[in-house]
Amino acid sequence: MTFQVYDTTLRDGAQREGISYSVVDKLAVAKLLDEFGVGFIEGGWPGAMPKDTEFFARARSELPLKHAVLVAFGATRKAGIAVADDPQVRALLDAETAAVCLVAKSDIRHVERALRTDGKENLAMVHDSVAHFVAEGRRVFLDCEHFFDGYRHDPAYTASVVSTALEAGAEVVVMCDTNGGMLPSRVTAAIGELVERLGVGPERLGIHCQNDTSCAVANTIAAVEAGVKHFQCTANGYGERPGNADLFAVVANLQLKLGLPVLPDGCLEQTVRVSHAVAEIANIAPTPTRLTSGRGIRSQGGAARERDQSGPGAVQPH
Ligand SMILES: CC(=O)SCCNC(=O)CCNC(=O)[C@H](O)C(C)(C)COP(=O)(O)OP(=O)(O)OC[C@H]1O[C@@H](n2cnc3c(N)ncnc32)[C@H](O)[C@@H]1OP(=O)(O)O
Ligand SMILES: CC(=O)C(=O)O
Repeated sequence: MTFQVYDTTLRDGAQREGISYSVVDKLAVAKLLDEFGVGFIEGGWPGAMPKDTEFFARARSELPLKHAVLVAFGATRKAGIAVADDPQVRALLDAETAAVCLVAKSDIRHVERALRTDGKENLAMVHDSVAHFVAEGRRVFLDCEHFFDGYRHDPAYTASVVSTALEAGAEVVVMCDTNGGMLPSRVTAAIGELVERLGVGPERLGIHCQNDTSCAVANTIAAVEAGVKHFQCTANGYGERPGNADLFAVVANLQLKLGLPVLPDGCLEQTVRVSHAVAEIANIAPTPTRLTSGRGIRSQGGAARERDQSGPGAVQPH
Protein backbone atom coordinates (compact mmCIF):
# COMPACT_ATOMS: atom_id res chain seq x y z
CA MET A 1 0.00 0.00 0.00
CA THR A 2 1.33 3.43 -0.91
CA PHE A 3 1.09 6.44 1.39
CA GLN A 4 -2.24 8.19 1.66
CA VAL A 5 -1.64 11.91 2.12
CA TYR A 6 -5.08 13.00 3.27
CA ASP A 7 -5.78 16.71 3.44
CA THR A 8 -8.58 18.15 5.59
CA THR A 9 -7.89 21.87 5.10
CA LEU A 10 -11.40 22.38 3.74
CA ARG A 11 -13.14 20.58 6.63
CA ASP A 12 -11.17 20.53 9.89
CA GLY A 13 -8.97 23.40 8.70
CA ALA A 14 -12.07 25.47 7.98
CA GLN A 15 -13.15 25.05 11.62
CA ARG A 16 -10.44 27.56 12.57
CA GLU A 17 -11.88 30.72 14.08
CA GLY A 18 -11.82 33.53 11.52
CA ILE A 19 -11.76 31.35 8.39
CA SER A 20 -14.83 31.61 6.20
CA TYR A 21 -14.30 30.28 2.70
CA SER A 22 -16.77 30.97 -0.09
CA VAL A 23 -17.50 28.10 -2.47
CA VAL A 24 -15.17 29.73 -5.02
CA ASP A 25 -12.44 29.89 -2.34
CA LYS A 26 -12.93 26.21 -1.58
CA LEU A 27 -12.61 25.27 -5.24
CA ALA A 28 -9.40 27.33 -5.49
CA VAL A 29 -7.89 25.77 -2.35
CA ALA A 30 -8.76 22.28 -3.60
CA LYS A 31 -7.02 23.00 -6.91
CA LEU A 32 -3.87 24.12 -5.05
CA LEU A 33 -3.86 21.03 -2.82
CA ASP A 34 -4.18 18.84 -5.89
CA GLU A 35 -1.22 20.64 -7.45
CA PHE A 36 0.72 19.89 -4.25
CA GLY A 37 0.01 16.21 -4.93
CA VAL A 38 -2.09 15.13 -1.95
CA GLY A 39 -3.95 11.86 -2.47
CA PHE A 40 -7.23 12.87 -0.81
CA ILE A 41 -9.02 16.18 -0.31
CA GLU A 42 -11.73 16.24 2.35
CA GLY A 43 -13.97 18.96 0.97
CA GLY A 44 -16.42 19.50 3.83
CA TRP A 45 -19.56 18.14 5.42
CA PRO A 46 -22.43 18.12 2.88
CA GLY A 47 -25.78 18.32 4.59
CA ALA A 48 -24.39 20.09 7.66
CA MET A 49 -23.16 23.20 5.79
CA PRO A 50 -25.08 24.52 2.74
CA LYS A 51 -21.79 25.88 1.31
CA ASP A 52 -20.27 22.41 1.49
CA THR A 53 -23.25 20.86 -0.27
CA GLU A 54 -22.82 23.43 -3.07
CA PHE A 55 -19.05 22.86 -3.15
CA PHE A 56 -19.48 19.15 -3.90
CA ALA A 57 -22.14 19.85 -6.54
CA ARG A 58 -19.90 22.36 -8.34
CA ALA A 59 -16.75 20.27 -7.89
CA ARG A 60 -18.24 17.61 -10.16
CA SER A 61 -17.95 19.90 -13.19
CA GLU A 62 -15.52 22.63 -12.05
CA LEU A 63 -12.74 20.74 -10.28
CA PRO A 64 -10.71 18.45 -12.50
CA LEU A 65 -8.19 16.71 -10.20
CA LYS A 66 -4.83 15.33 -11.32
CA HIS A 67 -3.75 13.59 -8.12
CA ALA A 68 -6.43 13.72 -5.47
CA VAL A 69 -9.65 11.85 -4.74
CA LEU A 70 -12.37 14.12 -3.33
CA VAL A 71 -13.83 12.95 0.01
CA ALA A 72 -17.10 13.96 1.67
CA PHE A 73 -17.04 14.03 5.48
CA GLY A 74 -19.96 13.16 7.75
CA ALA A 75 -20.91 11.04 10.73
CA THR A 76 -22.16 7.54 11.33
CA ARG A 77 -25.95 7.21 11.39
CA LYS A 78 -27.81 8.64 14.35
CA ALA A 79 -28.70 6.30 17.20
CA GLY A 80 -32.01 4.49 16.95
CA ILE A 81 -32.76 4.97 13.25
CA ALA A 82 -32.07 2.94 10.12
CA VAL A 83 -29.04 4.13 8.18
CA ALA A 84 -31.06 4.62 4.99
CA ASP A 85 -33.46 6.94 6.86
CA ASP A 86 -30.73 9.30 8.12
CA PRO A 87 -30.83 12.57 6.11
CA GLN A 88 -27.17 13.23 6.90
CA VAL A 89 -26.22 9.87 5.33
CA ARG A 90 -28.36 10.72 2.27
CA ALA A 91 -26.59 14.08 1.89
CA LEU A 92 -23.21 12.31 1.93
CA LEU A 93 -24.30 9.96 -0.84
CA ASP A 94 -25.72 12.88 -2.82
CA ALA A 95 -22.26 14.49 -2.78
CA GLU A 96 -21.32 11.72 -5.26
CA THR A 97 -17.71 11.42 -4.14
CA ALA A 98 -15.72 8.23 -4.63
CA ALA A 99 -14.82 8.22 -0.93
CA VAL A 100 -16.43 9.24 2.33
CA CYS A 101 -14.95 9.78 5.78
CA LEU A 102 -17.26 9.10 8.71
CA VAL A 103 -16.59 10.40 12.21
CA ALA A 104 -17.55 8.00 14.99
CA LYS A 105 -17.36 8.19 18.73
CA SER A 106 -14.73 5.77 19.99
CA ASP A 107 -14.56 6.78 23.65
CA ILE A 108 -17.34 5.07 25.58
CA ARG A 109 -17.77 8.18 27.74
CA HIS A 110 -18.61 10.26 24.63
CA VAL A 111 -20.95 7.53 23.38
CA GLU A 112 -22.90 7.67 26.62
CA ARG A 113 -22.74 11.40 27.35
CA ALA A 114 -22.69 13.12 23.90
CA LEU A 115 -24.64 10.62 21.82
CA ARG A 116 -26.71 9.48 24.80
CA THR A 117 -26.71 5.88 23.66
CA ASP A 118 -24.86 2.72 24.67
CA GLY A 119 -21.72 1.00 23.45
CA LYS A 120 -23.61 -1.72 21.57
CA GLU A 121 -25.74 0.73 19.59
CA ASN A 122 -22.65 2.82 18.75
CA LEU A 123 -20.98 -0.29 17.30
CA ALA A 124 -24.16 -0.96 15.29
CA MET A 125 -24.07 2.66 14.05
CA VAL A 126 -20.47 2.18 12.91
CA HIS A 127 -21.17 -1.18 11.28
CA ASP A 128 -24.37 -0.15 9.50
CA SER A 129 -22.94 3.12 8.24
CA VAL A 130 -19.68 1.69 6.90
CA ALA A 131 -21.47 -1.27 5.29
CA HIS A 132 -24.06 1.06 3.72
CA PHE A 133 -21.48 3.27 2.02
CA VAL A 134 -19.42 0.28 0.90
CA ALA A 135 -22.57 -1.27 -0.62
CA GLU A 136 -23.13 2.04 -2.43
CA GLY A 137 -19.66 1.69 -3.98
CA ARG A 138 -17.82 4.22 -1.80
CA ARG A 139 -14.36 3.88 -0.31
CA VAL A 140 -14.83 4.43 3.41
CA PHE A 141 -12.51 5.92 6.01
CA LEU A 142 -13.63 6.01 9.63
CA ASP A 143 -12.36 8.80 11.94
CA CYS A 144 -12.34 7.59 15.54
CA GLU A 145 -12.89 10.80 17.49
CA HIS A 146 -10.99 10.96 20.83
CA PHE A 147 -9.35 7.64 19.95
CA PHE A 148 -6.36 7.97 22.28
CA ASP A 149 -8.33 9.21 25.31
CA GLY A 150 -10.86 6.45 24.72
CA TYR A 151 -8.17 3.81 24.32
CA ARG A 152 -6.51 4.82 27.57
CA HIS A 153 -9.84 4.75 29.44
CA ASP A 154 -11.26 1.53 27.98
CA PRO A 155 -8.95 -0.11 25.42
CA ALA A 156 -11.29 -3.03 24.75
CA TYR A 157 -14.20 -0.78 23.79
CA THR A 158 -12.20 1.62 21.64
CA ALA A 159 -10.48 -1.30 19.89
CA SER A 160 -13.90 -2.83 19.20
CA VAL A 161 -14.92 0.34 17.30
CA VAL A 162 -11.84 -0.11 15.09
CA SER A 163 -12.44 -3.82 14.47
CA THR A 164 -16.16 -3.27 13.78
CA ALA A 165 -15.35 -0.68 11.11
CA LEU A 166 -12.69 -2.86 9.47
CA GLU A 167 -15.00 -5.89 9.45
CA ALA A 168 -17.75 -3.79 7.86
CA GLY A 169 -15.40 -2.84 5.02
CA ALA A 170 -13.65 0.37 6.03
CA GLU A 171 -10.44 0.82 4.06
CA VAL A 172 -8.64 2.60 6.89
CA VAL A 173 -9.64 3.46 10.46
CA VAL A 174 -8.16 6.74 11.63
CA MET A 175 -6.95 7.30 15.18
CA CYS A 176 -7.76 10.91 16.06
CA ASP A 177 -5.94 12.78 18.80
CA THR A 178 -8.92 15.09 19.01
CA ASN A 179 -7.68 16.96 22.09
CA GLY A 180 -4.11 17.19 20.80
CA GLY A 181 -2.71 15.86 24.06
CA MET A 182 -0.53 12.97 22.86
CA LEU A 183 3.24 12.54 22.81
CA PRO A 184 5.15 10.70 20.05
CA SER A 185 6.27 7.86 22.37
CA ARG A 186 2.67 7.31 23.48
CA VAL A 187 1.43 7.26 19.88
CA THR A 188 4.03 4.62 19.04
CA ALA A 189 3.08 2.52 22.08
CA ALA A 190 -0.67 2.73 21.41
CA ILE A 191 -0.28 1.69 17.77
CA GLY A 192 1.96 -1.27 18.70
CA GLU A 193 -0.56 -2.43 21.28
CA LEU A 194 -3.58 -1.99 19.00
CA VAL A 195 -1.97 -3.84 16.12
CA GLU A 196 -1.18 -6.75 18.44
CA ARG A 197 -4.62 -6.73 20.06
CA LEU A 198 -6.51 -6.72 16.75
CA GLY A 199 -4.08 -8.72 14.63
CA VAL A 200 -4.26 -6.18 11.79
CA GLY A 201 -1.41 -4.48 9.95
CA PRO A 202 -0.70 -0.82 10.82
CA GLU A 203 -1.44 0.07 7.20
CA ARG A 204 -5.16 -0.38 8.03
CA LEU A 205 -4.83 2.50 10.51
CA GLY A 206 -4.59 6.23 9.93
CA ILE A 207 -3.58 9.17 12.09
CA HIS A 208 -5.11 12.63 12.62
CA CYS A 209 -3.47 14.86 15.23
CA GLN A 210 -4.65 18.15 16.64
CA ASN A 211 -1.93 20.52 17.83
CA ASP A 212 -3.02 21.65 21.29
CA THR A 213 0.32 20.72 22.88
CA SER A 214 2.41 21.52 19.78
CA CYS A 215 3.11 17.83 19.10
CA ALA A 216 0.87 17.24 16.08
CA VAL A 217 3.64 17.05 13.47
CA ALA A 218 5.86 14.89 15.70
CA ASN A 219 2.94 12.63 16.61
CA THR A 220 2.03 12.17 12.95
CA ILE A 221 5.61 11.28 12.04
CA ALA A 222 5.76 8.82 14.96
CA ALA A 223 2.63 7.10 13.63
CA VAL A 224 4.13 6.81 10.15
CA GLU A 225 7.34 5.40 11.64
CA ALA A 226 5.13 2.84 13.41
CA GLY A 227 3.79 1.69 10.03
CA VAL A 228 0.74 3.90 9.46
CA LYS A 229 0.37 4.89 5.80
CA HIS A 230 -2.65 7.22 5.96
CA PHE A 231 -2.12 10.59 7.63
CA GLN A 232 -4.51 13.52 7.86
CA CYS A 233 -3.16 17.08 7.90
CA THR A 234 -4.09 20.61 6.93
CA ALA A 235 -2.28 23.27 4.92
CA ASN A 236 -0.33 25.56 7.28
CA GLY A 237 -1.71 23.54 10.21
CA TYR A 238 -5.05 25.36 10.14
CA GLY A 239 -7.85 23.96 12.27
CA GLU A 240 -9.92 24.54 15.33
CA ARG A 241 -8.08 25.76 18.46
CA PRO A 242 -4.31 25.61 17.72
CA GLY A 243 -4.98 23.58 14.60
CA ASN A 244 -3.85 20.30 13.08
CA ALA A 245 -0.62 18.70 11.96
CA ASP A 246 0.82 20.97 9.27
CA LEU A 247 0.71 19.20 5.91
CA PHE A 248 3.82 20.94 4.61
CA ALA A 249 5.96 20.17 7.68
CA VAL A 250 4.82 16.53 7.84
CA VAL A 251 5.41 15.88 4.17
CA ALA A 252 8.81 17.60 4.10
CA ASN A 253 10.01 15.65 7.14
CA LEU A 254 8.82 12.32 5.76
CA GLN A 255 10.15 12.91 2.30
CA LEU A 256 13.45 14.71 3.01
CA LYS A 257 14.54 13.17 6.30
CA LEU A 258 13.05 9.69 6.14
CA GLY A 259 13.26 9.37 2.36
CA LEU A 260 9.63 8.24 2.06
CA PRO A 261 8.01 8.87 -1.34
CA VAL A 262 4.81 10.44 -0.04
CA LEU A 263 4.17 12.91 -2.89
CA PRO A 264 4.39 12.48 -6.67
CA ASP A 265 7.67 13.65 -8.22
CA GLY A 266 8.04 17.42 -8.54
CA CYS A 267 5.30 18.27 -6.03
CA LEU A 268 7.36 19.00 -2.91
CA GLU A 269 8.89 21.93 -4.79
CA GLN A 270 5.44 23.56 -4.75
CA THR A 271 5.46 23.89 -0.94
CA VAL A 272 6.08 27.61 -0.53
CA ARG A 273 3.83 28.62 -3.43
CA VAL A 274 0.91 26.48 -2.24
CA SER A 275 1.38 27.42 1.43
CA HIS A 276 1.29 31.13 0.60
CA ALA A 277 -1.58 30.83 -1.87
CA VAL A 278 -3.76 29.00 0.68
CA ALA A 279 -2.87 31.62 3.32
CA GLU A 280 -3.89 34.37 0.91
CA ILE A 281 -7.29 32.76 0.30
CA ALA A 282 -7.79 32.10 4.03
CA ASN A 283 -6.83 35.74 4.66
CA ILE A 284 -4.22 34.75 7.25
CA ALA A 285 -0.69 36.17 7.04
CA PRO A 286 1.92 33.40 6.72
CA THR A 287 4.00 32.99 9.90
CA PRO A 288 7.40 34.45 8.90
CA THR A 289 9.40 32.20 11.24
CA ARG A 290 8.14 28.98 9.70
CA LEU A 291 10.50 27.09 7.42
CA THR A 292 7.61 26.60 4.99
CA SER A 293 7.13 30.35 4.77
CA GLY A 294 10.14 30.34 2.45
CA ARG A 295 12.06 32.71 4.74
CA GLY A 296 13.24 30.35 7.51
CA ILE A 297 16.97 29.64 7.12
CA ARG A 298 17.68 32.54 4.78
CA SER A 299 16.49 35.10 7.33
CA GLN A 300 18.61 33.68 10.17
CA GLY A 301 21.82 35.70 10.07
CA GLY A 302 23.78 33.29 12.27
CA ALA A 303 22.86 30.15 10.35
CA ALA A 304 23.43 31.89 7.01
CA ARG A 305 26.88 33.11 8.05
CA GLU A 306 27.81 29.62 9.23
CA ARG A 307 26.67 28.18 5.91
CA ASP A 308 28.74 30.72 4.00
CA GLN A 309 31.86 29.79 5.95
CA SER A 310 31.38 26.02 5.79
CA GLY A 311 30.34 25.76 2.16
CA PRO A 312 27.08 24.62 0.53
CA GLY A 313 25.18 21.87 2.35
CA ALA A 314 26.78 22.53 5.74
CA VAL A 315 23.59 23.95 7.27
CA GLN A 316 20.66 21.61 6.74
CA PRO A 317 17.24 21.38 8.41
CA HIS A 318 18.03 18.08 10.17
C1 LIG B 1 -13.65 16.47 16.03
C2 LIG B 1 -14.27 16.98 14.79
O1 LIG B 1 -13.76 17.89 14.20
S1 LIG B 1 -15.66 16.15 14.25
C3 LIG B 1 -16.55 17.36 13.31
C4 LIG B 1 -17.11 18.43 14.21
N1 LIG B 1 -17.85 19.39 13.41
C5 LIG B 1 -19.14 19.43 13.43
O2 LIG B 1 -19.79 18.63 14.06
C6 LIG B 1 -19.76 20.54 12.64
C7 LIG B 1 -20.83 20.03 11.72
N2 LIG B 1 -21.87 19.27 12.43
C8 LIG B 1 -23.10 19.77 12.68
O3 LIG B 1 -23.41 20.91 12.36
C9 LIG B 1 -24.10 18.85 13.36
O4 LIG B 1 -23.42 17.85 14.09
C10 LIG B 1 -25.05 18.16 12.34
C11 LIG B 1 -25.82 19.22 11.58
C12 LIG B 1 -24.30 17.34 11.33
C13 LIG B 1 -25.98 17.26 13.14
O5 LIG B 1 -26.66 18.07 14.08
P1 LIG B 1 -27.63 17.38 15.15
O6 LIG B 1 -28.45 16.35 14.45
O7 LIG B 1 -28.32 18.50 15.85
O8 LIG B 1 -26.66 16.60 16.10
P2 LIG B 1 -26.00 17.26 17.39
O9 LIG B 1 -25.36 18.57 17.03
O10 LIG B 1 -27.03 17.28 18.48
O11 LIG B 1 -24.87 16.22 17.81
C14 LIG B 1 -24.24 16.33 19.09
C15 LIG B 1 -22.81 16.02 18.92
O12 LIG B 1 -22.62 14.68 18.51
C16 LIG B 1 -22.00 14.63 17.24
N3 LIG B 1 -22.64 13.56 16.52
C17 LIG B 1 -23.94 13.48 16.16
N4 LIG B 1 -24.14 12.30 15.57
C18 LIG B 1 -22.94 11.63 15.58
C19 LIG B 1 -22.54 10.36 15.13
N5 LIG B 1 -23.38 9.51 14.56
N6 LIG B 1 -21.25 9.99 15.30
C20 LIG B 1 -20.38 10.81 15.89
N7 LIG B 1 -20.72 12.04 16.35
C21 LIG B 1 -22.00 12.44 16.19
C22 LIG B 1 -22.20 16.01 16.64
O13 LIG B 1 -21.19 16.32 15.69
C23 LIG B 1 -22.11 16.86 17.90
O14 LIG B 1 -20.75 16.97 18.31
P3 LIG B 1 -20.19 18.30 18.98
O15 LIG B 1 -21.03 18.55 20.19
O16 LIG B 1 -18.75 17.97 19.29
O17 LIG B 1 -20.31 19.38 17.94
C1 LIG C 1 -12.50 13.91 13.36
C2 LIG C 1 -11.56 14.89 13.88
O1 LIG C 1 -11.27 15.85 13.22
C3 LIG C 1 -11.00 14.69 15.21
O2 LIG C 1 -11.48 13.85 15.95
O3 LIG C 1 -10.05 15.42 15.55
